Amino acid sequence: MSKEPDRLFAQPLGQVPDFVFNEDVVRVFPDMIKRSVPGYPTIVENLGVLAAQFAQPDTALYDLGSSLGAVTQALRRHVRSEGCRVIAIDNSAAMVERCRQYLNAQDSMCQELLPVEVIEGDILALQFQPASVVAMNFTLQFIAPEQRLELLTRIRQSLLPGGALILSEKLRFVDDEEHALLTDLHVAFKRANGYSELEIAQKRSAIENVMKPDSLEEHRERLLAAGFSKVVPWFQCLNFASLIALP
Ligand SMILES: Nc1ncnc2c1ncn2[C@@H]1O[C@H](C[S@+](CC[C@H]([NH3+])C(=O)[O-])CC(=O)[O-])[C@@H](O)[C@H]1O
Ligand SMILES: O=C(O)C(=O)Cc1ccccc1
Repeated sequence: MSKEPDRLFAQPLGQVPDFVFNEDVVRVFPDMIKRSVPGYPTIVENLGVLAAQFAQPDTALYDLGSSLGAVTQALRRHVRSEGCRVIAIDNSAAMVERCRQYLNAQDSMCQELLPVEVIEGDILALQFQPASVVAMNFTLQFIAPEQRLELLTRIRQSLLPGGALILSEKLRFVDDEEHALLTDLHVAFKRANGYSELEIAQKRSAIENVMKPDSLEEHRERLLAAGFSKVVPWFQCLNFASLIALP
């Protein structure tokens, strides 16, 4: 894994451009996500543990918005069901290229890993195959809000009985005081991880037009509207949470 520290927003940028998953972000992404998302390493590793409980033989496991393949690697460390294959998809060419390199490195270090297909493409255009596990780790928040229900409905239709969607997201909160408190605490988390006030402010401007968090209530209602029968939060750290949605 690249050890390059995230300094993308350290210098004053004047007009801050919208955040894009380009080569510059790819270079620092492991550092950026670990220092920006409280609980990220715990979520990724345990996503593998959870997935192993839902994975069924001879089915697909999806990693939607795979970035550098951290979730795919966790699935390959934990899932032991026969005949499973992982399908990782991301629409950033830079992410996909580096993801393939990391997965090749994982292949050369461990034998008998689940086969993986890494697709450069849009999740919204994906033809889903019958799946036992669908992981969306911090990806739905980048999908246009008006497209989210249709996407979740298609995921629900691809899920086999006994399978699960595992959905991790940054949350907003309906209660203003709760929202302000957890947002302030997230800023404190970033500061404690070495980000300056300028870096925090410029990153906030960069993501505000491209990343639109929902509340837990919105997630629950939309998942039920998409046909899921049960929504169970299994992790929350500050304003970041992960849910299990059952078909
Ligand atoms: N329509 C789309 N189609 C495909 N990919 C998309 C789309 N929109 C955004 N992406 C991709 O979704 C990923 C979101 S990052 C996921 C982290 C990863 N899951 C991790 O556990 O390390 C989350 C974050 O950076 O906060 C990026 O790689 C985008 O290119
Ligand atoms: O940095 C933030 O404030 C976030 O909400 C998380 C994040 C992490 C990586 C890329 C974009 C957003």
